Amino acid sequence: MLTGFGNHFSSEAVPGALPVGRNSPQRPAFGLYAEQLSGTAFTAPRGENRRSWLYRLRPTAGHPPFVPHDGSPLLRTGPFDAARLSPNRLRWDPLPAAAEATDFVDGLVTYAGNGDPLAGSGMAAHGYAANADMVDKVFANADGELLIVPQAGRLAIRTEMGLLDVAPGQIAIIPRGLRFSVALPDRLASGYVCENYGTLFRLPELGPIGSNGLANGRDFETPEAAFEDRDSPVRVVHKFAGRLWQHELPHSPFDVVAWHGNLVPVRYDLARFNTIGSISFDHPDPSIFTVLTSPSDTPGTANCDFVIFPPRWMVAEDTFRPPWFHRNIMSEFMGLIRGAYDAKAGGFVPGGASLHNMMTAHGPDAASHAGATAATLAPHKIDGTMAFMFESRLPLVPTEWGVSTPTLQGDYDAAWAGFGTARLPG
Ligand SMILES: O=C(O)Cc1cc(O)ccc1O
Ligand SMILES: [Fe+2]
Repeated sequence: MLTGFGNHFSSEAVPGALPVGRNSPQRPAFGLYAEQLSGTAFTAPRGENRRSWLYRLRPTAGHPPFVPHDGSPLLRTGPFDAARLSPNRLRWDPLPAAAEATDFVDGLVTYAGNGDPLAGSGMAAHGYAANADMVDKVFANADGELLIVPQAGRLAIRTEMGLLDVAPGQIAIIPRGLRFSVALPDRLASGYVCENYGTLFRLPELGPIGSNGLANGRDFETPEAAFEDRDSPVRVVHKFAGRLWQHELPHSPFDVVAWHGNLVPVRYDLARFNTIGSISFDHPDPSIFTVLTSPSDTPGTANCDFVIFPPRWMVAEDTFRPPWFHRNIMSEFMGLIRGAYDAKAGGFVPGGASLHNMMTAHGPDAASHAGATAATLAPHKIDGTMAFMFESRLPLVPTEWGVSTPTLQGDYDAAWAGFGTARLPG
């Protein structure tokens, strides 16, 4: 594995395959074809610019026409129909296991989203439940990069740029357009995906935290080049503007022998996150738990933040320690990878999800509130847990599936029922 976030890497699976000192020699070694894959505009500022050069057995351009593909029946893409928005809080039980043979792509289910890939901003929150490998099938998403958050079952991801094994507790990012397929070493797999139509995810600024902390760049891993030279039919499924297309190739598209650049697939182990919190009083804003951020045009106001709630010590004195009650201008989609979440004593279970949109009142449920106000404030370790949030500047519009699935809990508001009224003196 190559380590670092946004670094310029070089990798070759066959010695001599990678050109030295130039990107596009007149005759690349061994008759390989040079191809540039860009993740930002050519003229994006140097610090933002992401692109890689791929040296492959055949050019990607050699393919038959795309025809419509029928699959992934519950996958949705922006623009989303705002008529489905309500100020109500939504919470879902885990996705049921797939009944028929369902691979990672067919098993994608969209909870909610905002923006529009054709406008270059916004995001979608998906879940997946799969029980079958992608066999002779690869997927590419022209609509955005994919942040994959496994909840159960490992994913063996083969990409054009190398192999990534991703287990629950780790995440992966697949760049826009990069072809990949997913096998399931544990036969069953489920989890969450953030599809980012906007500016690429990056590490957040650290401000007064300094030069270290939160997710450290060195802990992001990128695979070495790995290719297959296989002449047998492969179906390429390509999502563009929310529609699925396909064509068949007579060979594996995983034929990149060498590559270099800084637009790469990555894996990150959430256990490496250097969690920082209050050592005096008060519960800080959860922005201190930001792993990655996709900025918008407005400074400090993200298209999407990926935030986690890892194991950590709670030591704050004279403090209501769980998340406070709040109405947030940003919109919050949450999931739970394992354990329990400190603001929800019940109902928010691993594999489940919740959505609290802009200005929707939420926070600790009644049981968490009662427990935290009565607790003796000794140092306490929140352990064995990993919740996360996709937080966005724009409300997340639930899909038709999201508001009609039997996994939608009918009684979520009861989480906040039964609070007594404060009693004023006199
Ligand atoms: O709603 C939530 O549980 C997420 C959240 C956590 C926190 O610690 C503070 C604010 C917030 O929105
Ligand atoms: Fe919140």
